[in-house]
Amino acid sequence: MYKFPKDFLFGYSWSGFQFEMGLPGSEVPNSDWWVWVHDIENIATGLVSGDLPENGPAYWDLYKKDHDIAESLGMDAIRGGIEWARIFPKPTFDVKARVEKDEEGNIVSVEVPESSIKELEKIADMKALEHYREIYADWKERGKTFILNLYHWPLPLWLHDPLKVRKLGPDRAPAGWLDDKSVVEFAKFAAFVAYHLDDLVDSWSTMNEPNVVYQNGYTRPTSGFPPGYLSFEAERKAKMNLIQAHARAYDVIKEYSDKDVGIIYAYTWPDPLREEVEDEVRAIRERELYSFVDAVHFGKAADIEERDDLQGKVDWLGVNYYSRLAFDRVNGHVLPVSGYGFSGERGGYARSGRACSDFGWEIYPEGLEKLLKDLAKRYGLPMMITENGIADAADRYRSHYLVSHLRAVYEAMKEGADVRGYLHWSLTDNYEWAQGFRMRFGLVYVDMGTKKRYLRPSALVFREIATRKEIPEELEHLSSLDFLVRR
Ligand SMILES: OC[C@@H]1[C@@H](O)[C@H](O)[C@@H](O)c2[nH]c(CCc3ccccc3)c[n+]21
Repeated sequence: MYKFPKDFLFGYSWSGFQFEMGLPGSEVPNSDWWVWVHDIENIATGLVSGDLPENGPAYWDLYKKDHDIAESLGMDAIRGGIEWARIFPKPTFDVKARVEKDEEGNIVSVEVPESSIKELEKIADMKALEHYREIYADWKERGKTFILNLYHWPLPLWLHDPLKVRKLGPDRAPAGWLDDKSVVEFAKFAAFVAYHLDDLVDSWSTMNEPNVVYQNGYTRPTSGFPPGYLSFEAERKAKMNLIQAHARAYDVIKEYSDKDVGIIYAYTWPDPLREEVEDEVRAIRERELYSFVDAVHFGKAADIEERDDLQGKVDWLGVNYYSRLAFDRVNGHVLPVSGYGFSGERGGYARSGRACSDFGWEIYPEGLEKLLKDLAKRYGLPMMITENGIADAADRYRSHYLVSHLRAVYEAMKEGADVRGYLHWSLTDNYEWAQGFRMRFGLVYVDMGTKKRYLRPSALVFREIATRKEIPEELEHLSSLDFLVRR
């Protein structure tokens, strides 16, 4: 059997936009993602699914039910969210903060004193804040661990209007992360939430997967992410502002909290298909995948010159892992090869012969073990698996996916990786961004019409492992890759 430490946390992650809405009164219409997925042009062109988040699993109202299910499955930790557009439906630009810039215009310091928090209270939706307190408290009162992540993709419309950016360009529209002001406004939001909710939070995270926000938003226009505005310069600008936003949020949270502050990042395993490209893939991993966290941990990165105002801003690392990125030499250049990793056959197989999810993501647990060992060596930080899961409506592979990836975590920990817990993505089916309800990631199936929850069989496998904090012998066979290859 594979035994985890007795204080190893098992649980799940959720985000506001994807889980909260579903019953009347829970809608948040003033965000960039809301207008984006309701835009008739985006729906007509198939850029987004046409499903709507207001028909989602209704966690805003049914959170007690989900917490009951989570507890029954042996879960002891949740990573949750809070929607910026709910808390501040109106602009916060006029509220004072002490901002310091260096000679290049970099935002090297932001202070949000209590007087500013009091100013923010006058324009905040304090009822929404109170409701978040009820949600978090319901989980904490069960003696559980709660990790609060501040930003998981939607921005308030007053800060980012994606349809205007796409139509008029970022100079003539609220441009979100392309606008330096976003760094300061995010710091105000972070300070406000830390001031009001720190008593319910065990660990903080500033943001989820900033790399997906700037990559899908600015250099992958077919991803269905806002603003769908193709510009490598914009991508760079957004990346730099997200790096600064993380560092300034880290600073202001520390003003109001003595808890750990981390970041949750979209990892993958850049995997050389042949030995001949191994060295180049390692260089790509360091230059591309690791550069954001390098910047806010070491204070410098392959593509970012040294800045001591960015150094030492990560107490723990949230690792989101789903699949690999296979690389080989194509026309002389070492590039990701399609047909593997995130570009396999939906509901079919990758070119490796390995089974894929409904989303077409190759099931590749080996990548998680290699990634965790590499991150442990590079940063030596405490880590949490903050997302790992599979779009699998029929629950064909989820048990194998779960056990094979937990086995990968176990093997990495044996080699010294400091992993504190495993948070599955996710407990229930939810709104999968541009894919809507087509992709079902839940251990628990949700009928979005009735909002009724139903356990998928893999939930019972999860319960066996979480309650015993081990992969028991009678379930070990599920970690074998033999079940995951084309026959
Ligand atoms: O796609 C499943 C989940 C999302 O529902 C989460 O909100 C998001 O944090 C998240 N990230 C990833 C991996 C990176 C990725 C993001 C978007 C699309 C495809 C892959 C997978 N997921």
